[in-house]
Amino acid sequence: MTGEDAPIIAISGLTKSYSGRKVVDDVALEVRRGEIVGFLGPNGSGKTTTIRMICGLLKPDSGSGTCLGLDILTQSARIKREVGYMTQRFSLYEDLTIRENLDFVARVYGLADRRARVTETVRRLGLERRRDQLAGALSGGWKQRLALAASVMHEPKLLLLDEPTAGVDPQARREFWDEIHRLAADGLTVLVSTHYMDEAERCHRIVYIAYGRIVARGTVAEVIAASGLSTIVVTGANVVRVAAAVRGRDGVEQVAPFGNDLHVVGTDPERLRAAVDAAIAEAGGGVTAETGSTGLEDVFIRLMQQAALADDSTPSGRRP
Ligand SMILES: Nc1ncnc2c1ncn2[C@@H]1O[C@H](COP(=O)(O)OP(=O)(O)OP(=O)(O)O)[C@@H](O)[C@H]1O
Repeated sequence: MTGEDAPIIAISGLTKSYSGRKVVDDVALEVRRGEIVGFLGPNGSGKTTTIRMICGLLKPDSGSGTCLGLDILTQSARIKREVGYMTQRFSLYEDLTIRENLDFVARVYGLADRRARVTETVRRLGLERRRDQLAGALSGGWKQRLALAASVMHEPKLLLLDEPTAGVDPQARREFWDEIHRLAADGLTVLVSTHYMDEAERCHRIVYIAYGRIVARGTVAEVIAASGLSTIVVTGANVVRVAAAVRGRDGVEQVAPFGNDLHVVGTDPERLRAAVDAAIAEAGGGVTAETGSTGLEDVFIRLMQQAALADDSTPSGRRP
């Protein structure tokens, strides 16, 4: 495939081991132009390692593919120059202003018309009012925005974001995501790792990785549907007793309080309903129990548990 239809990322069989342990195991991924793809998974599941292999910073033990049409094994230097990459840590100079930081980055990339480029980037990312503030004096949200500005200044076609909003407050996270959508609308493709469910929901598509293997992919609705989970929401004064009574019953996979409600999750709607009804009777009633919609978090917890059972190298990795 060539031109506009060619995937921006197309990798397969990507594998990487550290000390004999596979931390990325046979990963295949395709990302098309203009997509915002969320990369989710528990801590240490291999997201950063995969991203670093895609952008040419790390060589895989095996596997192959292309990023921006360039070979990840032989053209890593060009890939590094052509992608935008924002890491978890703020990596700019705290004792330089926003403008000075961007000017520095423009020099590193050897951008022509540096001044104009910095001014345009400051404008595009809404940094005008703060352009002369020291980066070290900015709040977490503004720091992230500056880091984003630095990673798009050379106008990459692909942006790789590794937990870009970790520790940033909800308002700033929302604004950051508005910005990501604006950039994507201008043609940028984005692969973003995150632990936040609300951010997953803002992606066109999500990929879930656990213990180095991709275990789910699709739109949020598709991933939820494919999980086959059903949820009953229990509400009322007696939910604490119901929670205790329902845990461990046949047909019940997860029990989690959400505010004043209790979400009870299982794979078989009939067994789940029977378990909840029996628990309510045992707890003495005082609640209502309605079928609810299954949340992404419930799905991810199940995927993680299943992956742990299938993985012999994890402490909990016992095949049932
Ligand atoms: N250079 C390295 N040497 C040894 N082990 C490593 C190295 N880099 C990563 N690992 C291990 O590989 C596994 C995957 O790490 P990785 O950072 O890719 O996970 P992650 O999904 O990005 O996690 P998080 O969500 O916590 O950032 C972890 O167990 C980590 O400790």
